[in-house]
Amino acid sequence: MNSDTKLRFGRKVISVEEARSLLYEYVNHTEIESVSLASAFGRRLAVDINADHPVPHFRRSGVDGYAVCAEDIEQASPEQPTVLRVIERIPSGTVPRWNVQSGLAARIMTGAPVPDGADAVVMLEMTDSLQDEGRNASYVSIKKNVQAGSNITPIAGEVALGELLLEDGTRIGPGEAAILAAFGHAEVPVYRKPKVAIFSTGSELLNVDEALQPGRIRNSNSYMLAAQVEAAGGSAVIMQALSDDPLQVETALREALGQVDLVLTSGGVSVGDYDVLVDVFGRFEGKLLFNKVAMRPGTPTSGAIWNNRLLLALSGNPGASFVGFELFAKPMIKAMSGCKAPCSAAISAFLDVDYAKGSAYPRYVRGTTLVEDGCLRVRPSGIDKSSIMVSIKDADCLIYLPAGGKGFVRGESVLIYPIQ
Ligand SMILES: Nc1nc2c(c(=O)[nH]1)N[C@H]1C(S)=C(S)[C@@H](COP(=O)(O)OP(=O)(O)OC[C@H]3O[C@@H](n4cnc5c(N)ncnc54)[C@H](O)[C@@H]3O)O[C@H]1N2
Ligand code: MOO
Ligand SMILES: [Mg+2]
Repeated sequence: MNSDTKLRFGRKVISVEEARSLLYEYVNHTEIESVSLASAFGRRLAVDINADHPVPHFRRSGVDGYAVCAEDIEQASPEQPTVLRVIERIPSGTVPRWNVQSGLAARIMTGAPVPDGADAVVMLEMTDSLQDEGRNASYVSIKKNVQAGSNITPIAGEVALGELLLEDGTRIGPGEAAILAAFGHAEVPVYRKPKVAIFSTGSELLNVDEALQPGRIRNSNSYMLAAQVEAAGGSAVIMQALSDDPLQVETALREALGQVDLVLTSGGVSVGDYDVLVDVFGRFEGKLLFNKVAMRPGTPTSGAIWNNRLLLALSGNPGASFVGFELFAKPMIKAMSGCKAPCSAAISAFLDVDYAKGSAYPRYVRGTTLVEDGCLRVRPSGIDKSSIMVSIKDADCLIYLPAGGKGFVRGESVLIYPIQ
């Protein structure tokens, strides 16, 4: 066998897990940059965030009402209300001027600091306010007793001083954004978005804005993959699609590899005469990590290192490109951007249809989940062929079907990997 034939036909098959660990050896997280909080959504934190003050940092009233000494109103009822003298009014954002002693109360607003001496706040609805014009004094008549501590959040009731709030690698969503804002992080250290160059290969490919021509198709994989890159937290660079000329492909890949964190290619990895990546791997001075994975679709998916940069060559069939990205590129991009657990965990679901085809390799079927009677069910998203592009939009998971000869029946429990 010459080396060209060997690369096409003499491939050694490895498992998805083995392929992943070969790639991961070369995955490093990107460097840290500082961005404004408003532009940090979806990014990953590059530091731990600890509380540098307790929350709340003052005893906070949970309602609009009156701050009182609970002991004073132990006997209060609608029939026999307790009358207290009102000494001040405390809006949110101010600090009380007086202590509340026995016989006294302070009108207080939601979120305002409870004055010293008071140990409960009575809701406004349980009170009547009274005015003594002669003495120019305000009173409140309280119609209900409340326990000490009622409607007061104590200092550190929500967050203790020094508490670990967010860990390095956490994705910044709404809750994280609220914490960062509350603790004064106007600028946030995050990992730089990994830059991912996307090349489609194949002389049949037309640009999106070109008219259809006989025998040719528009390049849809580059845009699908770019959307997947962005969803995984990377920054996609769509490159001009490449023809089936090995020299052109090699030159373009070499240039891109020097400028990005990961290069993805789609197409040209199978056994066809014009499967150009195979030719490139046959002559390049990089390191081919694998060129056959025990999976369907995407069996000819290949991984390589070139100038210390990662190159993932996905099958050209749209379904195989999509699945290959989810299994290999997505966790790499997540890990590069700081994620500590980049592979999504499997969950179980019931097959909603028979799946008659067995397979020599595990299948990762594009799936659509549905909930029936409170149970998670899953079915293939349309025709399960890797050449089918149009149903990818309906896939919200990959259904894992282990290798075996007999297929699967409706109602069987299977594992699925959600696509987030
Ligand atoms: N004799 C064999 N033939 C094939 C085998 C095999 O084992 N023996 N495997 C089949 C499987 S499975 C797959 S998957 C494909 C893999 O093909 P390649 O990775 O070499 O990809 P291409 O040949 O370039 O293209 C395949 C298919 O996908 C279309 N394509 C390619 N790029 C794009 C794009 N950017 N956007 C949209 N569609 C694209 C291309 O036109 C072809 O139709 O090989 C099988 N054959
Ligand atoms: O192995 Mo192909 O990549 O089934 O679609
Ligand atoms: Mg091919």
